[in-house]
Amino acid sequence: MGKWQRRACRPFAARLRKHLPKTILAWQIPRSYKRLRRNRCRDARLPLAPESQGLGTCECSGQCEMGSCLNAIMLVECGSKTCNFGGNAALCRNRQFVEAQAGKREHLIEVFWTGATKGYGLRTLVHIAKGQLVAEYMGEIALQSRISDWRYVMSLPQGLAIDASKAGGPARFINHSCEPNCVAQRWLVMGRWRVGIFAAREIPPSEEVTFSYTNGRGGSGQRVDPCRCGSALCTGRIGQPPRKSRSAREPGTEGTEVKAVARELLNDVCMDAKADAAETIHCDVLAVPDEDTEDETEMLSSLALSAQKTFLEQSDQSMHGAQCTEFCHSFYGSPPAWQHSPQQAKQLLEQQRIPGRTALEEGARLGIYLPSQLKIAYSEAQLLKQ
Ligand SMILES: C[S@@+](CC[C@H](N)C(=O)[O-])C[C@H]1O[C@@H](n2cnc3c(N)ncnc32)[C@H](O)[C@@H]1O
Repeated sequence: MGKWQRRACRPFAARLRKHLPKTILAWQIPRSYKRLRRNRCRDARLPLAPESQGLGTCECSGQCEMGSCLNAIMLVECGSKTCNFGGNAALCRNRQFVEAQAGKREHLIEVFWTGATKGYGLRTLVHIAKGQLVAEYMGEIALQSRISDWRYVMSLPQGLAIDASKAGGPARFINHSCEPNCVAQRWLVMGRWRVGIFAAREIPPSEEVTFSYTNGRGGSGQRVDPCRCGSALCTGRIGQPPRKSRSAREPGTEGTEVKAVARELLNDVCMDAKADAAETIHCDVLAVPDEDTEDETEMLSSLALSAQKTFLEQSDQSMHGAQCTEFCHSFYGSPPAWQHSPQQAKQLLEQQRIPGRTALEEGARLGIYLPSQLKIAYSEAQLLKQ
C-alpha cells in the first residue's frame, strides 16, 4: 500500500488530532447528554429520607419567605402537608425545586464554552439574588460503588450518588472554583433528597456560576485535576479546601495573621461541619489530607463544635420541642445531650440561613460562635506555629 493510500485509510479524526494543539476543544467534550427534568433511577431508587419523619408544618404567618420559613431554614421544601399554607403557590416562596422542575428557572442560566482549560461552564443570564436556587443538580441515582468517573457526580447519603455523566440537567456543566459564587445544598423535597445549586451572594448577569467541589463531591478513587479557576485563593487542585497563603508574612503582623488564619480555619470547619450537619451535601473536606493544616483543622473542628455546644448549654434550657430536637440532631449529627427552647432554636435557625462564610460571620457577630472560643482557637493556632 502506498503512502497516500495508507493516509486515506487513517480515520479523519486521528489525522486532524495530530495537527491540533493539546488543549480541550469544544468538540472533544461530549456536550450531549440526556436532558432530564427530574432525577431518574439507575442502580437504585432514591429512598425516603429518614429525616423527613415527623416534620411538622412551618409556622409562617402572612406568607412563607425563604429567610424566615422554618422549613426553608432546615433545607426542607414546603409541601402540601408541611406548609402552613398547604404549599399554596401564591403564599409560599419555599417552592424553588418544584418551580425549577416546572421549567420556571430555565431563563436564569445558559451553558457556554469557557475556554480550552475548563471546557463548558454555566453562566447567568439575569441578576440572581443571594439564596436563590440557580439550578437543580439532576442525574441518575446510582450506587457510589458503581461509579467510575466522578467528574459529574454529587454524593448522597446511604452510599448513593447523583450521576449526571450521561443524563442530567445544565447544572452538570458547573465548574469548580476555590472562590465560588454558589453553594451546593442537599434539600428534602417531598421526603426525598435533592441537590440544588444556590447563590451564595448576589450574582450579576453573564458571570460564570461556580461552586466548590469540596462541597458535595465524593469518591475515594476520585481523580484530582489541576484547578484553573483563576482565584487568588486557588489551591491549585480541584476539590481541595481553599486556604490562605501564609508565605508573604510581614514582620509585626504575625498576631493579626495567626488570628486571621484561626478565624479562617474556624469558619471553614464550622462551615464544613454545618454544611454536613445541616443536611446539606455530604462533605469530604476533612477526609482530604491537607498537608500542614490537617491537625489544625481537626482540632479547630472539635473546638468549633464544643463552642456551639457550650453556648447552647449555657442558654435557656427550659423546654424543647420536636423541631428543636430535630434541629440539634441535624445540626450536630448525633442525638443532642443538651436542650433549649423552640424559640431559641428558631432564632438560631434564622441566623443559619445559608451554610457559608457570611452566615457564619453573622453568627460570630451574634455570639453563636463564642468569641472566647475564637480566642482559644487563636492561641492554639499560635502554639502550633511555634
Ligand atoms: C462537572 S464537569 C464541569 C463541566 C465541564 N467543564 C464540561 O465541559 O463538561 C467537571 C470537569 O470540568 C473541568 N473543570 C471544572 N472546574 C475546573 C477548574 N476550576 N479548573 C480546571 N478544570 C475544571 C475538569 O475537567 C472537571 O473534571
